[in-house]
Amino acid sequence: MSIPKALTIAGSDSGGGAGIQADLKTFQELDVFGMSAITAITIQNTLGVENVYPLPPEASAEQIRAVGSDLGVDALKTGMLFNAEIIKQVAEQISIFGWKNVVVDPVMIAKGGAELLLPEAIQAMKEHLLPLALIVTPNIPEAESLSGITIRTLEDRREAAKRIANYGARSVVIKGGHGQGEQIIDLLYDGSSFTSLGGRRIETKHTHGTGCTFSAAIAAGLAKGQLIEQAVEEARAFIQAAIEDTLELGQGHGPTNHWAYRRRKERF
Ligand SMILES: Nc1ncnc2c1ncn2[C@@H]1O[C@H](COP(=O)(O)OP(=O)(O)OP(=O)(O)O)[C@@H](O)[C@H]1O
Ligand SMILES: Cc1ncc(CO)c(N)n1
Repeated sequence: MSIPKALTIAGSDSGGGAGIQADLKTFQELDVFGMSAITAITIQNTLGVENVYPLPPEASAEQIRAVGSDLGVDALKTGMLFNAEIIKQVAEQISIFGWKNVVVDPVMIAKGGAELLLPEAIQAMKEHLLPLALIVTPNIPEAESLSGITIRTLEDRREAAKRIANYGARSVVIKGGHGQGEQIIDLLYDGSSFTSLGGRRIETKHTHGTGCTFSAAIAAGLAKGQLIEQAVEEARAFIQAAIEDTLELGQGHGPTNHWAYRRRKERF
């Protein structure tokens, strides 16, 4: 039996709720062997990001090369990449290996306002990384920044998704966590049609790392051979359970519950 393998290229969150740590927990819970390339170390807990130490860009490239040349990668996701040089090195490695199951989570700003991507690196993301993406998963502010349009209505979201796809991403999900209303809509655009994936908006402050967990779950699905829509649907179910079965950890915005999805499935 061959074991599905997924790689996360992202920043470390010492608090364990987002970044590399959230990604590896998600891979594990979805029965995928997880590997990592760390781009930066954040000093972080549920109260926020205290400091960021980016690693030299070559460190990202070397980690990717080490795992790619030995273990192999069925799918990967990118998260916090911090600067343009890291983006370029990561994109170069993805191109060299010719990986196609690429999920780009264009992480820009943490919930408390800390910069996880320097503003001058947004152009590098559009130019070098989006063309390699099978799917890109911006939240609403990230979609505004990538598309250049202000998003108020569902129609604006559709227009933003089309513009982001124009950079070369095969499909786009604009996540609805930052929207309004009782229902959350994650809008999937596959290059020709739109699918709205919904769920009940849960009233909670414990949503640290939701975006990381969601994109990692998509990568896990792709690693197991799922099609894009199926992987996005399962990722939504995973994050919905992880937010609903809250852990109430920390004094600020706590992490989500990575055990919840498997535990629910085992119960039924
Ligand atoms: N309160 C909520 N209730 C239900 N689902 C939610 C809630 N908040 C976020 N989600 C879901 O979590 C996923 C991530 O969405 P969100 O827009 O919060 O991403 P993000 O802003 O990138 O997250 P992060 O906090 O990691 O930066 C989406 O699938 C979204 O629908
Ligand atoms: C390392 C890291 N990546 C991503 C996010 C966004 O949730 C975060 N807070 N920290």
